[in-house]
Amino acid sequence: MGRLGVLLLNLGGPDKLEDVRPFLYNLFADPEIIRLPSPLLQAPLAWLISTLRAKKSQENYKKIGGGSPIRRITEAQGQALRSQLQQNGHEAHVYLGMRYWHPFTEEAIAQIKRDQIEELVILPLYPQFSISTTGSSFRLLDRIWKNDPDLQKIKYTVVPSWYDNSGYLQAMANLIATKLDQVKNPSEAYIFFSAHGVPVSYIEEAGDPYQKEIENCAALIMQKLNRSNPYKLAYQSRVGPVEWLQPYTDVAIKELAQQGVKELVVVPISFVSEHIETLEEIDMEYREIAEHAGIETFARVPAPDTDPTFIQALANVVMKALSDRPIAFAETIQPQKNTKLYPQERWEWGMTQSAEVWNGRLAMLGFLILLLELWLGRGQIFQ
Ligand SMILES: C=CC1=C(C)c2cc3[nH]c(cc4nc(cc5[nH]c(cc1n2)c(C)c5CCC(=O)O)C(CCC(=O)O)=C4C)c(C)c3C=C
Ligand SMILES: [Fe+2]
Ligand SMILES: [Fe+2]
Repeated sequence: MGRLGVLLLNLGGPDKLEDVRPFLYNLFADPEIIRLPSPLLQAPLAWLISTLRAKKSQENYKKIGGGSPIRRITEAQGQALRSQLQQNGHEAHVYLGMRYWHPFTEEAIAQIKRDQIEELVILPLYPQFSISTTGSSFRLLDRIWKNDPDLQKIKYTVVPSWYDNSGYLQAMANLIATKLDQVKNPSEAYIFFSAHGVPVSYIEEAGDPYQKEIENCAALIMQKLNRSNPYKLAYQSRVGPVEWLQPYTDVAIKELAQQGVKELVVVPISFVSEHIETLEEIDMEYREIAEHAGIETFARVPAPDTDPTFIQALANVVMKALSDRPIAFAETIQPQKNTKLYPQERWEWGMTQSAEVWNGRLAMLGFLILLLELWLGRGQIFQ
């Protein structure tokens, strides 16, 4: 085997408050997050949304210490993975490639070239595949690869998703069991999986397997847990005015409270590290909603971070990828052609000229509404 590298992919997050707006700009400039009828609209809209959202987002990052812990935790995961692979007989360099903030994917690729890596496993730190996360990073890498003959010499493989890996499921089950045993009625508490949401159009129009993978993942974790507690799956972190996957986490919490549920053990399921959506959204926003609704126990299961069972699972995923047939970027799921990842998903997506014209007009109208929002300073949209 030649010089081995493992490239860990993640979303990234602002290290400090000044980073929030440019980080949000990078995120909303990605057509895998919002795709408009004309690519020319992408940059101005990204500027507008990031400007509108920055203040609220900064307030949230302030509440968790002034920045995201995602870089620090992902670096620790990388180091732990490197030692685990070493213990399993594999000398590997581990790199971090973030999609929207430092260390950017491009920085990781430059280092991989300097280190003259010959064999590379590309492992997204998202257990389930979504075109908005893993898909977006793969498309970026595909573009970089196509333009670089040196990279084309590297024997690489990607891991599209690994939510069904037995070690990962065991790590999640262990973390849940530990939390469950700390509540008043461990056998009755409701296990509440909160997954990151995506717009419904990703699933219905673009063919994103995310919802299926999340549903399977929650069921498999429950099997591993092997307890008879009831469980529920809901979706958090909705952004903007379009319809996202339901049930929404806040609504589901209130419904369970109305049914008389008193104890919730909350499991963040689409993330493997603590970040703003666990530390602020779940621990602060949803906890407050739950308490107001009459839930007495709101016990949050920690993200796996550097949990040893989890790190061993990542090492197993890497080793399996090395022995399996290599998978190229082009073989992974890509949004179907002509899919517009923005509101009005019932529209006739760009299939006819008139639909294109109307899509353009609707986008312009949306743009004007956003400008009005900015001008009025009400900031109701994209909060
Ligand atoms: C607007 C669309 C968004 C989609 C679709 C989306 C999908 C998605 N995101 C994650 C994981 C993370 N998201 C993070 C931050 C973040 N994501 C969005 C928007 C979408 N995400 C925004 C606007 C932000 C910034 C934070 C905010 O202002 O709310 C992060 C980083 C968090 C941090 O600590 O900095 C992660 C990780 C998943 C798994 C996912 C779909 C499956
Ligand atoms: Fe996100
Ligand atoms: Fe989010």
